[in-house]
Amino acid sequence: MTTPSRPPVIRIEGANKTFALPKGEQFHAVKDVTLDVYPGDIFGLIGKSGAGKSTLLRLINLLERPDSGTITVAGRELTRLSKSELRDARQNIGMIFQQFNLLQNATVFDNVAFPLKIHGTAKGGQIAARVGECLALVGLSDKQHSYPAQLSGGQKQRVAIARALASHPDVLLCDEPTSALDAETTRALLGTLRDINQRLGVTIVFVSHELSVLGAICNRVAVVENGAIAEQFELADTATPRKTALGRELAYYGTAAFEATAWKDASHV
Ligand SMILES: Nc1ncnc2c1ncn2[C@@H]1O[C@H](COP(=O)(O)OP(=O)(O)OP(=O)(O)O)[C@@H](O)[C@H]1O
Repeated sequence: MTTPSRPPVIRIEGANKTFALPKGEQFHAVKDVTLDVYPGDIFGLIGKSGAGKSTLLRLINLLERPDSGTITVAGRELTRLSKSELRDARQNIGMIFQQFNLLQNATVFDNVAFPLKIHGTAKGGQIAARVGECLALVGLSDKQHSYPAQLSGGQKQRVAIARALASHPDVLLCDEPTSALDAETTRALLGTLRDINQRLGVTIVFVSHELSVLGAICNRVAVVENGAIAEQFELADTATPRKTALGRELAYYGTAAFEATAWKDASHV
């Protein structure tokens, strides 16, 4: 739940991002965005295609560096850090993507171990133990010797989640992680993410254009329009009038009627 009396775990302040287009023109993709995400939130970013959701998400771990403004995660202002300090700070921010982005020629075990080996602080035994924990968390303990090509889409995304969690991050960024999955697999994956949020306290920022996906998992949502935040609200606050069409459409998912049925048959890991 959002706890505004506590400091935010993610603070975006006055962020702008412009892309250079081929003919020398500029495209202003993120416009003066200020946003706080609190510890334990599952925070949704929703908006039409091209609204700027992914760019805004990628600002949080500086995959895209803002032209102006600051990004602070867990008290560290990322926009001030040196390259090596940023590499270190990114250990605290996991990320998963629509297309899974797994190493195809590596086993499930090696995919999950990869960030730990790259960072170089953990020893072989520690790495094996952590990979085992993370695969257990996502229900894939029996797949550690498989290769990505031998897995279903849902299983590949679970490997990506395990890899993202390997370094004990406080924050998990999710960029349309269910868009390539069918409805049943989506539901199970959302159950896993919800479980990770509740059991480990990992704060999640989730980009999607699907109302049903964000409605099922988020406690707080921001609507992105033309690179700016058009409104943000607690999903369960259905009393305060919404300003945007997407905000109004999301209202059903905050109702007790939806909450009563949403997770009834979900097969969580
Ligand atoms: N590297 C880039 N160079 C130029 N323009 C870009 C670049 N990345 C994104 N854009 C533009 O910025 C805008 C926002 O893109 P972004 O991917 O953030 O939108 P989105 O809301 O996530 O859309 P979608 O739901 O379709 O993924 C789009 O118009 C896109 O074309």
